[in-house]
Amino acid sequence: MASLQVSDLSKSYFGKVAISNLNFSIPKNRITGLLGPNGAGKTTVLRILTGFVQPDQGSVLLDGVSLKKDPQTIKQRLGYLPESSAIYPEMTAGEYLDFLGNARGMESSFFKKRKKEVLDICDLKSQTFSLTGILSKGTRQRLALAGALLHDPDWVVLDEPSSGLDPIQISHFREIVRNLGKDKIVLLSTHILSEVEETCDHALVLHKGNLVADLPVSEFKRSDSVLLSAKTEKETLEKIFEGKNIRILSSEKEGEYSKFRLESSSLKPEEIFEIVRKEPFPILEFKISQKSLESVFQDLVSR
Ligand SMILES: Nc1ncnc2c1ncn2[C@@H]1O[C@H](COP(=O)(O)OP(=O)(O)OP(=O)(O)O)[C@@H](O)[C@H]1O
Repeated sequence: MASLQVSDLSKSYFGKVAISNLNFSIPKNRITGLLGPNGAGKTTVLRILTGFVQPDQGSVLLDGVSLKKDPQTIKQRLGYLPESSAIYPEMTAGEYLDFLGNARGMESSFFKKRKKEVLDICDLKSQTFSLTGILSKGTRQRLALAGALLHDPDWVVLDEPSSGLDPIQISHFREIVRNLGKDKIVLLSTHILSEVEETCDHALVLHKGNLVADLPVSEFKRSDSVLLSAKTEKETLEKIFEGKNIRILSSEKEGEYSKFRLESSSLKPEEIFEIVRKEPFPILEFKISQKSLESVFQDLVSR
């Protein structure tokens, strides 16, 4: 199975560390998110992986082929979608792909086959003859992706692919990326946690140039809390919850009622509900409240 192996990768700019001793591997058939706040080192990693920047130290191997020793082979196998792509507005979508195919010196029958395939993969068939200048931002982004896939790369690097797209365009684009992940190595860089949660299978989390987490997205600590609004006091609830592993994270008086935020590492929300509903006090509201994305990220970087 194709895989990308990164070992001891470091890079400093003018003595300032951008990334430090990164070690990770990315197997095929998996969409990996490279997640981190601004300045975490994501762009530096992408620039190194795509051969635009030389690392100070470390190696990148694609199926055992070294980027340093054989950059040309690796670049031929790479499809890169930068954060913003130059697409000439006076060309049609089809002409744009013709232009790229020519510029890359692609063999004619292979190009024709691939052009059809990428228009299909990126859901652009109906736009082939549309001028790119009149296309929506989401469609232009799919065209840029089609261009990045034209030479049939087996690994694909996407830099902040949803930036500037509206929610419908984002969900359309994500569907295409998820399909790509079925048979390619996909690395998607973003500072948006929900993007990783919704698109990726695995996350590499960067913080200040260090890899602070390398884990399946399903392991993001997203334990949900529960909001309870009831006509009772905090002290009463504390007594009810004694020995039951339910924490009262906050309580706030609202007229006759109080709003409590509850959390349990062992009980499900419905089990907490079973406990409180047996009590005599009236309950106005009981609902699950997802942990904020920011606090999930903080959990990851503070591990
Ligand atoms: N060409 C450069 N010259 C000097 N410093 C740089 C250069 N490129 C990046 N840096 C520094 O390296 C660190 C990592 O930057 P990098 O752009 O890789 O992070 P990032 O996670 O991609 O951030 P962003 O999301 O803001 O692009 C930052 O402190 C940045 O200021």
